[in-house]
Amino acid sequence: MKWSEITILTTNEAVEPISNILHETGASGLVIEDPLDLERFEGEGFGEIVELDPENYPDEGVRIKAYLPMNSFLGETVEEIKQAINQLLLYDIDLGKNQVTISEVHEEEWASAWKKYYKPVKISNRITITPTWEDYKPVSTDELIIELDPGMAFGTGTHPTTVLSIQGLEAYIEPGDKVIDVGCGSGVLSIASIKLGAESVQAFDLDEVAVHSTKLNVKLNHLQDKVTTKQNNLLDGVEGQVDVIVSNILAEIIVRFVREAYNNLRPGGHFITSGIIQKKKQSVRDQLVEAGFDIISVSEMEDWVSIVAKKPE
Ligand SMILES: C[S@@+](CC[C@H](N)C(=O)[O-])C[C@H]1O[C@@H](n2cnc3c(N)ncnc32)[C@H](O)[C@@H]1O
Repeated sequence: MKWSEITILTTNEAVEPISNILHETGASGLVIEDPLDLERFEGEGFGEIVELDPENYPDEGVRIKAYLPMNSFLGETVEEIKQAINQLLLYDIDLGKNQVTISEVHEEEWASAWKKYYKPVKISNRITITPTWEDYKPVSTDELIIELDPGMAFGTGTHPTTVLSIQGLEAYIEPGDKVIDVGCGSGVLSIASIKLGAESVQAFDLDEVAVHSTKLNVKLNHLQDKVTTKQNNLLDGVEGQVDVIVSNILAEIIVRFVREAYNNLRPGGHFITSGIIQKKKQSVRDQLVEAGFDIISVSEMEDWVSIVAKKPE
């Protein structure tokens, strides 16, 4: 079968909304090529080193690649994608060069192409994420391994926003904690929470592909009795209080549910937020404080920010 590879040259900030647009139009096998990420992995000494070819990876932004079947709707679908991307400008999302290119590929090529970049990566002091197809042996006895099949959901676990979230979980999860993961994607943060000692996680995502992907990864890591996964909009209808809420979602979405997060946390509980682009840091901070939270840490990686807020005792 012949496929069409669509490549979008954009910014870090636009990766998640563009990925969502591509999912919605039925594109498969999303690959995110971020030269900054590849450089970062090079220094870490884990897995196979990805060689950067400066010709292929000029420092001009992030490339998102996805694959569409070659059929008579292709032209229309590409137009739909372009229009939906341009609509993001209305939400003040920087699209960078916003170049869209199309080329033809064969199925076998892309199946191996998108797996090439996913290697075992040490994400935090204790956690290493390894794709299911790699046979990875832990280097030390206290290393915690998360097996991940990123499939179509965001993401491979190595995006800076996910890394910051995992570092937050590592700092604030206490043994026996109850956790909620809002926007679970591939389920990586839910799995990390349990590996770090949490007793249970409620994982929610609006996207049914993400719900499916979380269920799959939870099963791969044998944690079905500890993680429940449900399709849900943010914290709508969620009752009870937990010790930790983690959410790696865009700033615009976090500010929509800070009050619910406050209500769903026990006094002294932590709200670990991530996915916040630098320029929106202050507005998220302000909303958290307005809802009654104390800000206890702010961490940054590349253009991304994670804020950890605590509900007073
Ligand atoms: C940036 S991804 C994070 C995925 C994963 N937690 C991680 O850290 O890699 C954000 C996720 O939030 C989900 N999402 C976006 N809006 C949502 C909403 N209103 N309610 C629930 N989930 C939402 C998206 O479908 C996506 O899976």
